[in-house]
Amino acid sequence: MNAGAAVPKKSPTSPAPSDATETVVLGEADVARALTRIAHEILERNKGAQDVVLLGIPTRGVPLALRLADRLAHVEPGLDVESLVGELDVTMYRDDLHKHPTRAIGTTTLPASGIDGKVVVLVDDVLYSGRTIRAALDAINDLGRPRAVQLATLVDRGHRELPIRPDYVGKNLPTSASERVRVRLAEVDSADGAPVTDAVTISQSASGATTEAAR
Ligand SMILES: O=P(O)(O)OC[C@H]1O[C@H](OP(=O)(O)OP(=O)(O)O)[C@H](O)[C@@H]1O
Ligand SMILES: O=c1cc[nH]c(=O)[nH]1
Repeated sequence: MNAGAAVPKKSPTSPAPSDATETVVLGEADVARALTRIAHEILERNKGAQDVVLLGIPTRGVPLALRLADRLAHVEPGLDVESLVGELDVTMYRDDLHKHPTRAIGTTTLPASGIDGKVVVLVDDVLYSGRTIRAALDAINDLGRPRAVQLATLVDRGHRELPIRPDYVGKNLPTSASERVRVRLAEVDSADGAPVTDAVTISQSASGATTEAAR
């Protein structure tokens, strides 16, 4: 799939957006293809997954990390998904805690082998200002000393405020600051038992406020 400029399109596998102003930029099949490609890129870059640990950043980075781990294990059948994947809560490391003091603290779970000497691949759904990843790097610093840290994101929407760039990108999605990118994943977004298919949508944020201001 093309990781270049965004071409908004209707996907035959995507759900009808709940908001009429939302444009679907990736449907279920697009998300699956992007993750498969990223899994292969991780294997190529690291010459296998022997020392790789995937750390998903809540909320949606966690199921994405699990899906990537499944794909890595599919390509390298000896791999144990459990020992490949973990979850990294960055809440206490955020630089906007004073603005959002009520953020719930999440869970950090590392694979039994830990992260010392490993190649840690941080996994998130959207990369925007880069502040979440900055917080993740601080969190990792308190947990161990990986050999390297890499970053995988399903969507890079630009507008970086820090010198952070992803190593693996599902889709580069040029946006304006007044737009909102939403990622819906079956694992976390199914409401009241009603299944939701994966989708990435873009819409104008309410009142045209920048996403950062709207948070
Ligand atoms: O690059 P940044 O400007 O930090 O933005 C990207 C982050 O914003 C979203 O998370 P959010 O804080 O909305 O939490 P959520 O994933 O639990 O919805 C998204 O999932 C990324 O983690
Ligand atoms: O548009 C945005 C910006 C940050 N995080 C998101 O999930 N969407």
